[in-house]
Amino acid sequence: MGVVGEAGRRDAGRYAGVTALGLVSAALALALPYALGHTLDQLLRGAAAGWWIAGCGALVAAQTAAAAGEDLLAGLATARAAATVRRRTVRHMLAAGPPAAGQGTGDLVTRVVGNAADAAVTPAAAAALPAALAAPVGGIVALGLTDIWLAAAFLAGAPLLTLLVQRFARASSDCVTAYQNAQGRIATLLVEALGGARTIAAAGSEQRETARILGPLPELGSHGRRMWRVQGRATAQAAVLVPLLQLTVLAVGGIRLSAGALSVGDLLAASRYVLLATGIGVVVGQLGAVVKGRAAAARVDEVLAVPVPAYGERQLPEDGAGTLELRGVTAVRGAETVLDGLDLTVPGGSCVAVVGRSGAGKSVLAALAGRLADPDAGTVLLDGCPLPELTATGLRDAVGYAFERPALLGDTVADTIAFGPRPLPPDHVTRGALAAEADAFVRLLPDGYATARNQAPFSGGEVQRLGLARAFAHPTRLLVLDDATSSLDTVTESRVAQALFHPPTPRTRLLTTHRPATAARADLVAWLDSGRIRALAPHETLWAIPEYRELFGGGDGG
Ligand SMILES: Nc1ncnc2c1ncn2[C@@H]1O[C@H](COP(=O)(O)OP(=O)(O)OP(=O)(O)O)[C@@H](O)[C@H]1O
Repeated sequence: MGVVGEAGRRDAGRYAGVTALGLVSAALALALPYALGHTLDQLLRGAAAGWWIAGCGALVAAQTAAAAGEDLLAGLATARAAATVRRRTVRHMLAAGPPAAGQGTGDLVTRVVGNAADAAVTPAAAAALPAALAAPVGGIVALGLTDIWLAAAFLAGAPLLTLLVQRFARASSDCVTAYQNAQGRIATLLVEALGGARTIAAAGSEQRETARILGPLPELGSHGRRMWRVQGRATAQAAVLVPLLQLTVLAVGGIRLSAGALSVGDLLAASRYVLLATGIGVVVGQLGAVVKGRAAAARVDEVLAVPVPAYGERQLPEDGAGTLELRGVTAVRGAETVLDGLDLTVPGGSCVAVVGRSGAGKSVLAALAGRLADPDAGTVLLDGCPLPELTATGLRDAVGYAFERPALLGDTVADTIAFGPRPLPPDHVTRGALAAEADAFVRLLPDGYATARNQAPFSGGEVQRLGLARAFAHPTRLLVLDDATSSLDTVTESRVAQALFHPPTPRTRLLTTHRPATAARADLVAWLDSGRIRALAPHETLWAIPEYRELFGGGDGG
């Protein structure tokens, strides 16, 4: 059962209410023609009809109240379903980790924002369907009860109506799915372009980019037009068919009236029953919502099908030194085996720099070290515990990260630095900022650490320093830095190096770098080559190897 089905089950009471009120409203709508017909006959007969007139008024009021109640309940249940679907999808997306290559951010946003809302309509539309069907079916039965010839006249044309509904559901389902997929592709291209807006402006390629983003537009347009054509054809056919059916029934009714088989009131009632019987528009509308919602729900369920890493129950040993082991680790990205049975032990409390040519797999290794991704084979252990056996908070309390381009999250600058699995005392925040050489520029902001994060423009180096401050502020036993000092000028970097290479409290550090000076400061260098660790030794030792020197452009060794 998809997430929409689950949301529907959780709010079963409300949806049952929608069905019940819908059926009550349909029953009252069916009772009204009889009451009107009978009232007319009474009046024509000159009999007292006061109570009947009052009854008709009461029926109209009750039906209006039931229909309003149905709409209100459906609206409330739909809003709750949309909230549930969005909450679950967002939680799942973030828990699943970084999206795989090819999974566009824009497309994911479309699924959570647009498709979730369309999908959430489905249970209410489905709950309203019995009532939408009850009115036409009841109308036919009532026609039959009034006079069997009236029902026979209607049923002669009914197969055409059924065919119309079936064809509409089938044809619109295909184009709705294709339309939503094309929408997702446009959103992906747009998000990508907004991320690279500076590059686009610098390259002067706004027009070409606009054309690229709107590339799927003709396809979107053609699916959209097909959707409207299907809808329009169904409406037009219904518009011809429905009055024809009404006229046929009324003509038969007229003949039966002149033969004395029907009263004038019966004919009035029949004219309203036939209207209810041909309530195809309502059914088509409800079906349209269900079809669109099902297609949208399928796109939401695809997001939820992405596996989320499972966590265990284990806690790390209290006195662990932070020893990191990668045993026989293989990582496949796309068609490429990036890490191929790699073994590496980072001794507790030491600092190991991972070096290798660009694309060697340093970032992939860094991601595996703190379980931002799981290896395709092999095991990663921290203080002897395989990472998947740790609890989620235990793992995040133990491993900190700093990235080349960190995302700044949280409301204020202090929140950005404190961003983590649990609240962080303010002195930790300032200590982290001091260690990352961020304290001075943060204090120059209008409200210092309390400055709203989105009010403060930061340079690339400042963003990196805030990312480092976050990593330093959290007392994790393992710190993974993925090219996290690449944008710092050399003076700042050598100051930050103090905190990095001589931490006030012992912690294990794994850092990826392209800089020989950084590699030289680490206790050991892990040289990544062809998916494995080619050597694990101090920088000075490795420097004797010409191929190693070539990694750094054959420089002077830092
Ligand atoms: N999600 C992904 N999907 C497909 N391929 C990927 C993915 N992530 C990484 N790769 C590929 O894996 C290889 C290793 O990438 P990685 O980012 O780890 O290299 P790196 O050594 O850190 O490079 P650099 O020094 O340039 O940052 C590259 O060929 C990259 O294209």
